[in-house]
Amino acid sequence: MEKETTKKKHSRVVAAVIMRNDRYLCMQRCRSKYEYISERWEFPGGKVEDGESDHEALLREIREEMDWDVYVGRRIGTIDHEYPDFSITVAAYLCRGGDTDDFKLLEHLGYKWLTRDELGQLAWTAADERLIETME
Ligand SMILES: Nc1nc2c([nH]c(=O)n2[C@@H]2O[C@H](COP(=O)(O)OP(=O)(O)OP(=O)(O)O)[C@@H](O)[C@H]2O)c(=O)[nH]1
Repeated sequence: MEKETTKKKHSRVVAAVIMRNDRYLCMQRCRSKYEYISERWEFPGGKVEDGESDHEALLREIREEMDWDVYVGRRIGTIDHEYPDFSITVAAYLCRGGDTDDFKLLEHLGYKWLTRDELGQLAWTAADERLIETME
């Protein structure tokens, strides 16, 4: 039976849309108990903690997940999405990392650098599919 909307936990999530030349950094999530996000592709990031700014949360999440420092630029979109078990508001920021892939995959299965036209080849989370549609 579907859960009532009011009982779903809501999280605020930040996502880093990291560009290098004309390519975007795409990351594959690990297995999850929720099949609709399990092994899906996403932009790196995560939940904003109490008292944290989006900027602080992005820097912390990218360090935790990738041991990488990025430059956080402008916000390029905000998507509200309801998954069957929880809801999120994802704020996406255009970011830049270094010129080499000197990051680690501490919480992801893999990564790809794809052009805007190639993004549709991947199985993205539903929220990111909608976010990508809004990107130029
Ligand atoms: N990081 C990230 N999460 C996304 C994106 N799109 C999207 O729907 N989500 C969803 O937003 C939620 C973010 O949770 P997370 O698991 O990445 O964040 P976290 O490490 O802070 O959470 P945790 O400590 O509960 O594991 C997940 O349910 C994830 O599927 C995205 O582009 N990046």
